[in-house]
Amino acid sequence: MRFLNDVQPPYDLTYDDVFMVPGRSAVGSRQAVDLRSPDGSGTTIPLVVANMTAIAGRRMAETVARRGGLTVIPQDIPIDVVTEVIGWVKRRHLVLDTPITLASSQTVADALSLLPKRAHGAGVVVEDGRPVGVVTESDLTGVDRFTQLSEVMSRDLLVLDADIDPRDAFNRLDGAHRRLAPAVDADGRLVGILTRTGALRATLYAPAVDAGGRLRIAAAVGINGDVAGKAKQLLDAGVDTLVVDTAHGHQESMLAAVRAVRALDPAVPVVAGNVVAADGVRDLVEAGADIVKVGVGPGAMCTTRMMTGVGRPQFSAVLECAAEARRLGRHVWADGGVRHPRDVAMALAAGASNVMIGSWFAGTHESPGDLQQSADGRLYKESFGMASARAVRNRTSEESAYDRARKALFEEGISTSRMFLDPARPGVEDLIDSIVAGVRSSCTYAGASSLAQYAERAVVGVQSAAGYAEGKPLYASWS
Ligand SMILES: NC(=O)C1=CN([C@@H]2O[C@H](COP(=O)(O)OP(=O)(O)OC[C@H]3O[C@@H](n4cnc5c(N)ncnc54)[C@H](OP(=O)(O)O)[C@@H]3O)[C@@H](O)[C@H]2O)C=CC1
Ligand SMILES: Nc1nc2c(ncn2[C@@H]2O[C@H](COP(=O)(O)O)[C@@H](O)[C@H]2O)c(=O)[nH]1
Ligand SMILES: [K+]
Repeated sequence: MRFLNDVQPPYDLTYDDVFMVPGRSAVGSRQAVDLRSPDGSGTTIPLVVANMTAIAGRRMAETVARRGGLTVIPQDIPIDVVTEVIGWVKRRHLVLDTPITLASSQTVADALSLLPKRAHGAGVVVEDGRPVGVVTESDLTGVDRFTQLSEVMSRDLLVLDADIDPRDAFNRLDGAHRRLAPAVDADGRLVGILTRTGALRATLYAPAVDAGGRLRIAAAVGINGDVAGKAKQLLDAGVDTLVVDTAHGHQESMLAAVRAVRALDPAVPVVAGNVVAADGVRDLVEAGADIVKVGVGPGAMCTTRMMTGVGRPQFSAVLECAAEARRLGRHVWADGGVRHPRDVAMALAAGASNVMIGSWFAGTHESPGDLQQSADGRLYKESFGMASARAVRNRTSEESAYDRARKALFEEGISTSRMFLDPARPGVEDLIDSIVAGVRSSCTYAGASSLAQYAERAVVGVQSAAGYAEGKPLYASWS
């Protein structure tokens, strides 16, 4: 990346401060851009879901990996649960979504409580493992909540073969004017569910898979306790990337934790953070990190900068850290502060090999929280920071009352925040579609057909607040 007219301001910048100038391009199609990351994480789109309890669970991990991204399961989840989640994600189908299954004797209330868990918005009614009906929200509206599903389900099913080519599946669904269909194996047993959009996506994205062709998943460890022991358990469970994570990544206990993990000689990439300057990158790489996580304070749930004054505007932090990592033959992930597709593009221009997103993805069907409704009828999920009083309370529940009280004083995140679902993009895949579209387009504006070329060719200028505002759409007239 270079600055426009080679002018670099004497102060640090964040995503909103910068813009990219288009350059001459020989890349004829946005679809021709290769978004695979060179950092060994196996992502085919440069997106990683942050290790936050309100965001990264099994449904998120499955859904994002199917489109080529990676989810980091948080360090606060008990290790036996993480082990179970890793196995579950690795058993998921690469094309079909996991169905919500129901029995015909279950009620409308049962179905209504489960439907919001998945963006496809349908339940498959099964008997002996075979689909006999489908219920969608419209089947469940205006009927008594105790009605059995056998009375409201549609029985006129279009059923697909589980190994159908996604393009054929798209055409069959389109031809039958269906939004979705269950898919079955040779014995007629339910394997998964496929929507028309899901079939289309399966032709456009490549799942992030391990050497055995199974979906990838990452998991985090903190820096306290038996770090090597926990990391070993995660590696034994089949985790594909290990993330060693703490607020202040440039501290001695962090370096010791990274050394301990490196000593296990893991066959998977080790990510460590967070830092915001070149010397932090150097020390973490020397301790054994393959990838360094960059970002202190940009997170939407984060109060670190307000509490401590510590941090660094994220574009400059990523730019400096990525340059140092490149010099050392390593990579960085840009972590936090992403609110628009353009922010992902700017982080990649600064040299990140992947971009982590937390809070934005909290407002989707796939995040673990329960769907709630505000007084004005908008749907939302609750999010909270990993250094908030709420997270610290959960994390320290086994500790003495004294230690819990002491740790509760160091609060650097908010405990509750409403992340509204965008009615036009309520699923994480809808958000991924828009981010990937933005990034693909941005690459061709820079004349780049890969992420490496993009980081090399991007020409970035610095803008005023008015310049940024000019780029925003106007949904109503201005006078
Ligand atoms: N990227 C960011 O801007 C930030 C991210 N977070 C996220 O919150 C989660 C919890 O992280 P964390 O608070 O590190 O908790 P951890 O449980 O990982 O513990 C951090 C350890 O580091 C010690 N420590 C020393 N200085 C600091 C410091 N300035 N801030 C925090 N700990 C310090 C703590 O000791 P003692 O408690 O005795 O001081 C403790 O032993 C992680 O997921 C992290 O990524 C948190 C804050 C900022
Ligand atoms: N200072 C804090 N940072 C936090 C906290 N919880 C998470 N985080 C960081 O934010 C990113 C995600 O950023 P987002 O803007 O996409 O939400 C995450 O990976 C952490 O680094 C917190 O409580 N305090
Ligand atoms: K913040």
